[in-house]
Amino acid sequence: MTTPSDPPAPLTPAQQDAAFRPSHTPATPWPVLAQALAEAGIAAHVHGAAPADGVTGVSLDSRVVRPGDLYVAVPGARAHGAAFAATALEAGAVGVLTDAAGRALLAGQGLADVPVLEVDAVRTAAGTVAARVYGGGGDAGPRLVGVTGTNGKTTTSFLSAALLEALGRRSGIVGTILIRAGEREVPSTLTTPEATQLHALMALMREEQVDTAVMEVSSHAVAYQRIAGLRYAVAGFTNLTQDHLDMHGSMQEYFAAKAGLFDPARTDHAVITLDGGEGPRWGVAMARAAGAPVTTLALGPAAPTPGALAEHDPGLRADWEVAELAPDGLGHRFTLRHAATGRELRASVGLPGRFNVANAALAVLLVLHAVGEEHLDALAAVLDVPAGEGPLAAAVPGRMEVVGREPDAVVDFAHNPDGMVQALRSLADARAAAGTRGRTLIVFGSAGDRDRDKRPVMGAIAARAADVVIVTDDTPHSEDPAPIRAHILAGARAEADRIAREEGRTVVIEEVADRFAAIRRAVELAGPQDGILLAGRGHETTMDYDGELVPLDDRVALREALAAGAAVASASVSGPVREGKVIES
Ligand SMILES: CC(=O)N[C@H]1[C@@H](OP(=O)(O)OP(=O)(O)OC[C@H]2O[C@@H](n3ccc(=O)[nH]c3=O)[C@H](O)[C@@H]2O)O[C@H](CO)[C@@H](O)[C@@H]1O[C@H](C)C(=O)N[C@@H](C)C(=O)N[C@H](CCC(=O)O)C(=O)O
Ligand SMILES: Nc1ncnc2c1ncn2[C@@H]1O[C@H](COP(=O)(O)OP(=O)(O)OP(=O)(O)O)[C@@H](O)[C@H]1O
Repeated sequence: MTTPSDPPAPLTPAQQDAAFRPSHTPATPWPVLAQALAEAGIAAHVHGAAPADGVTGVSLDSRVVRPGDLYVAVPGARAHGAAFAATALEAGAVGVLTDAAGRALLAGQGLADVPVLEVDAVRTAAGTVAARVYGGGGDAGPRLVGVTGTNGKTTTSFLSAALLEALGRRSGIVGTILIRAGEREVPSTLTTPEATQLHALMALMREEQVDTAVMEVSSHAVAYQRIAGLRYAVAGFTNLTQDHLDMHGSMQEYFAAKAGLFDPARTDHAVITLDGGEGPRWGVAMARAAGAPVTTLALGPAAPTPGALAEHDPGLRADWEVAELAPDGLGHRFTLRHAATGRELRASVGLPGRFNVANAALAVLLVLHAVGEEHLDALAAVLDVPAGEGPLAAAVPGRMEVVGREPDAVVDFAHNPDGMVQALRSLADARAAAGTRGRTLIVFGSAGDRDRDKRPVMGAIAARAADVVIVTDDTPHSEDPAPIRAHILAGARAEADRIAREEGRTVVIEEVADRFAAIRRAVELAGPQDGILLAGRGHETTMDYDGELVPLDDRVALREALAAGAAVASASVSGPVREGKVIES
């Protein structure tokens, strides 16, 4: 596959795990770990002699173990972690936390004498033990803000962290794009790391004197107990739409996993967006399901379907609502009104798309609850700024990131049906507001080894909203990419046929397997009045072809294709020159 200039090589899992750890962890005596489990109500059987020097770290993968670690051997979908215990012990692990099946596996490898803490639910116990080893849990800090929902977690987290900084708080971020502890940054592989790593990170954040950390909490993180042993001062919900059904089976189960974050045992306060996503159904249900005290947010004119909340439940009054909305630069100006007091917060968000008003409004309320309502005036002051200024002007890498004009060229992380609808709509809205009329071209694929049902749905959405649909590879992981493209194309073609029949509009559909070639093809087809949306990969810099990592950063590739396209156009066109403007990052 052809590629543009190579991005830096990703960190190995061991390098990344090491980057999460604090510089110093005092040794925790073995009996203290058993005691911590008992205090958390987790029954543990202690086997073997206690390791003499105690435990100085915890890891859930044999490949990242460091000397002095407790190795946590969990039963996995593909293997039991205990099968890798010998490697972990060779790397310096001093004991193993596992279940009965894991202990039997250890015995089968001649490792029956190894110090073992045996529990029933290993992932839950891992959080408790890691909290104790890294000196965390309870009020140890930093203050935690959680964000969950299908779409908008990263954006809401970045905006929340920017707001915290504007209020003079030293912030941290844990999420899909990066992990940041004060000034220290590490690229992420998972949206929410494992419990063992999260507790190490909390210790690192304490070392870095982070006051408040904002953490994206994926449904996987709740289901796999990655957040065990953490406590959130406040947690927010963006929306729920189709995704990850491969893992959760049904929307109801997906909802239940997300709802787990709002358990009062985990979270002190919940902020729930009622009318995000495809309508109020899941937001209203989440506000009812949350056990923690709830503040509700109604998006009003910023909702994907304004008015749907009132239709859904005419008697429902949200605590806060977006009361006014107006275009402001590429983004929007909005007013957030508190129903009980009439207090208003005026704000301007720089990111295009009404859904980014939803993300910004949620970020404001999360930060308000994190810092305390006594800071409302200070918050109001940092929010009320001219367009393009202030904390909510912050760009988020690969989220509606504008990389070129004439043609408008936008890279977005949309990789599920609702994300695509929102991204296409906001591109159209922003272009309409700017008075630009032209065609919409979309380039996208779908990741392998992930929810398959969404593929034809995304194909149909693209055909409905775009004039030119170029289906290409996303990261295929272990799947053959050709059938993935075929699945998307089936949805796109069926919808294009319907559109031709019923509306007389022609949608051009092309298949270009190589993503870089597909990007160049879109640039070749686009005129200066057109808009290109390159969806699905956002900030990602590599594609995984069955274990082979191929470098490709959509933002770099699109900029390079635009620059090359402009050069070709200048050389070959007489008369008005087609001159694409590339926006540097
Ligand atoms: C589907 C999923 O989430 N799987 C998670 C699950 O894997 P698994 O049950 O298949 O584990 P396994 O391969 O059977 O291995 C069992 C155990 O042996 C260990 N092992 C394995 C091999 C070895 O050599 N040594 C070793 O120690 C593994 O670390 C694991 O602890 O348990 C592993 C250990 O906890 C996770 O790393 C793994 O996440 C994988 C990497 C993953 O890609 N997860 C994605 C889907 C994910 O979590 N995504 C969400 C966000 C998605 C979104 O919102 O878009 C996220 O939070 O990132
Ligand atoms: N509030 C929202 N409602 C609907 N779509 C959104 C919203 N916010 C962002 N999106 C769309 O979803 C994409 C991903 O946004 P973002 O990274 O903020 O979400 P996320 O929840 O972190 O996603 P992921 O869990 O997949 O990393 C964006 O590029 C945009 O297309």
